[in-house]
Amino acid sequence: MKRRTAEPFKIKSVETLAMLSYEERKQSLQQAGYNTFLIDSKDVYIDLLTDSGTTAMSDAQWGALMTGDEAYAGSKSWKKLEKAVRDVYGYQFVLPTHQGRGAENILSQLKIQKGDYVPGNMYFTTTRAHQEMNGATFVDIIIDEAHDPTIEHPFKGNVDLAKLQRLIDKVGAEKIPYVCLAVTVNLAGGQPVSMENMKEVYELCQKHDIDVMLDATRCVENAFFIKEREAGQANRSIAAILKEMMSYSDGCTMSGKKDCLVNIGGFLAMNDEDLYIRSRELVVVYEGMPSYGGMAGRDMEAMAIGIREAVDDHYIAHRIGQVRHLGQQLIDAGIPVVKPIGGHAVFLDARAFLPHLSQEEFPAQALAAALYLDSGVRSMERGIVSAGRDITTGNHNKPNLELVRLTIPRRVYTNNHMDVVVDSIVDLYEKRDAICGLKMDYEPPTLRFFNARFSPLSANGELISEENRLL
Ligand SMILES: Cc1ncc(COP(=O)(O)O)c(C=O)c1O
Ligand SMILES: N[C@@H](Cc1ccc(O)cc1)C(=O)O
Repeated sequence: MKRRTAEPFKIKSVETLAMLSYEERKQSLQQAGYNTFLIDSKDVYIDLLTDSGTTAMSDAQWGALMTGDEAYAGSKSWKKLEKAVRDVYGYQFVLPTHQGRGAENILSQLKIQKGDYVPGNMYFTTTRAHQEMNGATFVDIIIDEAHDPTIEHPFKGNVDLAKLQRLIDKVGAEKIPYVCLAVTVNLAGGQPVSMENMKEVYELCQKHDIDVMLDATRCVENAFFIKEREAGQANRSIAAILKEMMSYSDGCTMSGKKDCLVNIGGFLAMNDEDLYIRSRELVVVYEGMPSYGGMAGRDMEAMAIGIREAVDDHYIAHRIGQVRHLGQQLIDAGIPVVKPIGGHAVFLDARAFLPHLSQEEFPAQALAAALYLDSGVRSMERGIVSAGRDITTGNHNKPNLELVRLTIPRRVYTNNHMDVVVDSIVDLYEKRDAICGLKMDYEPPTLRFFNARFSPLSANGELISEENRLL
């Protein structure tokens, strides 16, 4: 018999969950314009919208809040955070930011010139927005397998080195200020990059004098996959793997709201002193003093501890194990999901789930809305709506991946919650033909998915026909 494992923590404080009726959920969904971003959290039962800032902090982190040094300049709490980043990630220079996109803003402004190209292993919404706002064109250099949800590949986040080389040959290395390498790759399904690939990308870039800047947001999850899947890594600690990973880069942007186990915060780190000095000049414009950068002293205390807690081998094994607990049950029930199951989320393949809808009928948006209606589980569209429009033609970008993301907050839900999610999705799958598409009634010009509004395309305005009402 395979011995079972449990959460490597016990629960000290609880939060009551909202359990609305079908009619109440229907009303809430209508008010939100069928966009799960616009649903009030008081109306959500299990919130799988994001793993960002939704972490449960440990007792050590809560305790440290009281010790936060709120000095405007030279905070002791900042020194602790700076030391944690240096110790765990290995970069020399660190600047705090209010969250990841604060770091992306500064990096993009300093490194990008109009007409540049920024290659990356698949785009991320905020990262690409900053690159484009500074005049760069994003170029996708991820391996082709990443765009196919059915292909099993251990490191689906890897860079295709031939694609990178082709770009260098075509536009010239001087037009490429840096490669943006995400570990793991959020929009590919939380897929990791191998150590070997990271090293090869770094060597190729060094040859051409191009920097490698990591999007390190979920780097600890990436380290776990390397330990599990890459030859020669099984007996190393997560901390050692992580440090080696970061050594194949010149710096990183970090959204601390994920793998630093906190509710807010981020940083920009690098080894180049000149870039550090110029970044510090911009931090004071956009974020605050270089000794707090948009964070309270107490937040920096919590993050300094979270950075160290995240590299605990038991913590990360449970974290990935819980995502798999959800994913494997869906696979066993024949539900189409992105394979293999990634680090922070399970992604439903909405094209395969709702094959009767065209991509212009926003299948992933409709499926996320239907899931909320069925059970109060909140997920997120990651398809044509998230991909936005092409900046030159103005047409919808049409990604191959039309997905619904079930994102698991860290240390928040038990596996029983995951089982409830499975039941709802399995029920929905049986009634999938009854789910109709959506039309977009309001479209914001940038990052449209956050605030866009929709309505059902059915004649009677129902998302799921009443005779198929689920609960
Ligand atoms: C991969 C990735 N990069 C960057 C960011 C930006 O971070 P933040 O939300 O902290 O601004 C996020 C989340 O938004 C992310 O998932
Ligand atoms: N980074 C967070 C929050 C976020 C969500 C969607 C975005 O497109 C941008 C940011 C996440 O991936 O969940």
